[in-house]
Amino acid sequence: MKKTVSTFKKAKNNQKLSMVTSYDYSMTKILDQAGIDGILVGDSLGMVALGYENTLSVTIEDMVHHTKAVARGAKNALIVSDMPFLSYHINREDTIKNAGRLIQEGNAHAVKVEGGREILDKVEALIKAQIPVMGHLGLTPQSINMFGGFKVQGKSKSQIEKLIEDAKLLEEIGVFAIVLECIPEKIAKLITEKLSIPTIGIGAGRYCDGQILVVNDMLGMYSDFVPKFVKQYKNLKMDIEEAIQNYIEEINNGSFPEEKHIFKIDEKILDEFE
Ligand SMILES: Nc1nc(=O)c2c([nH]1)NC[C@@H]1CN(c3ccc(C(=O)N[C@@H](CCC(=O)O)C(=O)O)cc3)CN21
Ligand SMILES: CC(C)C(=O)C(=O)O
Ligand SMILES: [Mg+2]
Repeated sequence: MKKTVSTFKKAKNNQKLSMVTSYDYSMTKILDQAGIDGILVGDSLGMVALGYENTLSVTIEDMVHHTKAVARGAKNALIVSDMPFLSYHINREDTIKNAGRLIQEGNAHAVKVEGGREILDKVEALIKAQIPVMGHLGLTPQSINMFGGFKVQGKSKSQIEKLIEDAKLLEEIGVFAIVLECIPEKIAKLITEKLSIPTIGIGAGRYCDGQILVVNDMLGMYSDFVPKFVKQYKNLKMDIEEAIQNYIEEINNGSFPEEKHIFKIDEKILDEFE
């Protein structure tokens, strides 16, 4: 069944929402056919697909390019595209233009932005332009230089107060869901109970309305770091290594390619060349 922003809103208190990230067409097709509710074209693609140290180098061009590829692979999943660093901070006009590209060229259904009160007027502008917005609070990786690293958020009284206030503000302005990243489980539970829109957790515990993981993390294909909240459902790194080593060996010992992998030519035509 086709998933929409309304499907997400209706899921609150009814069913859990499943999301993963994706950055390309082939992976997206697999995720979509497996029945995932939502796919995020995360700016984590900067780290996972492009090899940067953090997400700050990702551009709107990168996001449009990868969003197009992902959208071509999905029939049913809701496609959400991350707005990259500084693409929604300067003014409302640029914010709408940038998000508009993710929707119009990239074919995303919605965009995601990091932050609360600081960006509230930009979120409002997007929603007025009929672009559905997903919020993102807690460990917002685009703020890495303010946080001093990828650190768990929402541990102090003032941080918790700001989280709750931001979540409420985002809900009031009209976002359809909020990602809660790397905060204590009990704080995520508190926020989830205070909201009538769904929360999607990553490192935010068991009481969120849904979960999201970086697909390469859960499949064991990314090993620069493995955060505590990741569950590896497969170790594809090992499987891929093994497959590639077999391939190399078979090329070297002549057992690949075999008869069934080759194309034939009519012997009469061949005779003219011999
Ligand atoms: N591959 C990948 N997976 C992610 O989940 C992810 C990205 N990339 N890139 C963007 C952000 C960065 N994220 C991160 C990165 C590192 C930690 C991490 O190492 N956290 C420590 C906790 C540190 C503390 O105690 O404060 C951990 O042990 O999990 C967490 C989230 C989540 N996002
Ligand atoms: C980890 C998720 C929530 C994200 O923002 C990303 O993948 O960029
Ligand atoms: Mg992101």
